[in-house]
Amino acid sequence: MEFAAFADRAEEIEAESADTAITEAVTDLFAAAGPDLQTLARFVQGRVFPAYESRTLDIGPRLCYEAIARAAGQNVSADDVEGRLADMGEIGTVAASYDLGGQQGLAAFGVGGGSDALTVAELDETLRDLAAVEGSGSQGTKVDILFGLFSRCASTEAGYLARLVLSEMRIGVGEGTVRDAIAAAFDVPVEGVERAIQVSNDYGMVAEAARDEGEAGLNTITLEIGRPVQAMLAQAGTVAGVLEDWDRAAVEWKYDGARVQVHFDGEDARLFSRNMEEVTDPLPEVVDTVESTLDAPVILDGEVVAVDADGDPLPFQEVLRRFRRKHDVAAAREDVAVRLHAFDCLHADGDDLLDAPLETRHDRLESLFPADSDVVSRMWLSANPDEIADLEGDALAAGQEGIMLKDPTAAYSPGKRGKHWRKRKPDVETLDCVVTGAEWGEGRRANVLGSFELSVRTADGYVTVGNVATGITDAELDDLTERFEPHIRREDGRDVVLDPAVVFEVGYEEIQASQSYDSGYALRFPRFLSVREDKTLDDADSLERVERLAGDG
Ligand SMILES: Nc1ncnc2c1ncn2[C@@H]1O[C@H](COP(=O)(O)OP(=O)(O)OP(=O)(O)O)[C@@H](O)[C@H]1O
Repeated sequence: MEFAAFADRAEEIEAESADTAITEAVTDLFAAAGPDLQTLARFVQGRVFPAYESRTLDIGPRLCYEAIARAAGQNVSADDVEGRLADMGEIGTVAASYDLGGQQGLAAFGVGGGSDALTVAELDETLRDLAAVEGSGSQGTKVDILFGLFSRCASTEAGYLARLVLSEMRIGVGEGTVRDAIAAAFDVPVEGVERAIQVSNDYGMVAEAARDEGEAGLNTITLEIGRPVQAMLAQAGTVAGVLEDWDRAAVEWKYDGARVQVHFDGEDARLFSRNMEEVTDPLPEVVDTVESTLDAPVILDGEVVAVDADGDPLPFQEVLRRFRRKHDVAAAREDVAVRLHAFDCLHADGDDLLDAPLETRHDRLESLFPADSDVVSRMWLSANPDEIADLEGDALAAGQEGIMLKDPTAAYSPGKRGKHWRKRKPDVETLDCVVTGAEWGEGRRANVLGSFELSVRTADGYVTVGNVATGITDAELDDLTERFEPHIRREDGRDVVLDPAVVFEVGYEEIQASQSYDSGYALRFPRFLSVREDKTLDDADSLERVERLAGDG
């Protein structure tokens, strides 16, 4: 296909506003693409290389302006191009506004000229050659190559060429459009296309497999070591919510770091960030850990955390700083060490595990590392909210962000922010409640108060909102018992009525309307955080605030 034909189609697509019409136009383009299918599937999205490749054209705007200026003729400078850009606002319109085609000097650069029309295939090849140019003088060579290309472009072509090289295609074709167009053009299920894209991140390859081998071809696209997979993502969630949905939850610490995908081919490890950028060089200690421990090929998912000299976690910005560090990695490594916490295993020694349940994948992960290794993130299975709250307390005490709650039976869904993974960060809102009652413990703990009634203020007293027993250590219970004993007004069996005297700060998952308490509301999964020594009863929270937090105020 000639690049001019592609440019015309791109212009038509850009003029469309209805999604269905855009998808139809892209479908037609793909159906008629012939040998250019792979390239067109990338060009429509403004890409020369697949999303997973770290290769780029490395053409800055200024370099592009220079090439346009040279193709536009002797009287035009890069500054003039930039000036027009300021007026017109978009580089494609600027490039299209000059008369670039058929300029002098083409022969000198050996890029054809005259009636020799630029094809999509030739453009793709030339841009790949351009990306490979490096070393001293590379910028000049790149301008020469670009100048050669612009010089062969008529107005519309020049516009889309400029947009392509600056990654500013923006003709309204998103990833979903390309997916739907591949499915429609080659009569394959959308889900199959989506899955193949999530696993490979290569739209061109997926389009070709769909056309040449149909659904069966899509199914053969699987993981490949060295080609990052889109990361599975999480929704915000609550313990109550997951225990309603699943028999048991897999609980893991939510590490406060940055996502990393480890690809190890049996000899060398490569690391990719959540955006699929390669971050192997900035993280040599992670590479060392993997290469020195593993012997078979694997793909792992995990989090990299920055730690201080004592091994305590540092804020995640420190990891990002390491990610960006291209030079002086050794010096950066001395300032901030990083540690890998692997929490999933997508491939091990020839076995693709994406469809295996999390529990199985985690077992496989554990089998890869020695039992005493701190690389594997621990996973607990629990259906007990108190136990889960304790795990969250441990995670927070260790300086991490909270916990992840995962469905232990679920497959790994690349690129999906589904219900199978939920993140629970500590409550943003806490309540300061007055303690108005308590309950004696049982058995060995019969002489110690074990649970406390929580109330909030009203105009003429207090109304209850819940009971808290979670998040309090045995030592704290002993102290609290001593503190409350002078305030006991009445006892009835294990139940104790207390004079209001102490304010507890409590966390909770949500506030629900409920007839169980006088306030008409109940805190779900309240957790003791602290005694607010600094607050008097008048400073405690009011029913009005509870109504507001519940969304009724
Ligand atoms: N044990 C763990 N399992 C999964 N993800 C974890 C774990 N520990 C830390 N994480 C991090 O938590 C993130 C999960 O939340 P989400 O999928 O919403 O990503 P996010 O958009 O980067 O959100 P956030 O800002 O909350 O990290 C993962 O991307 C990962 O970086």
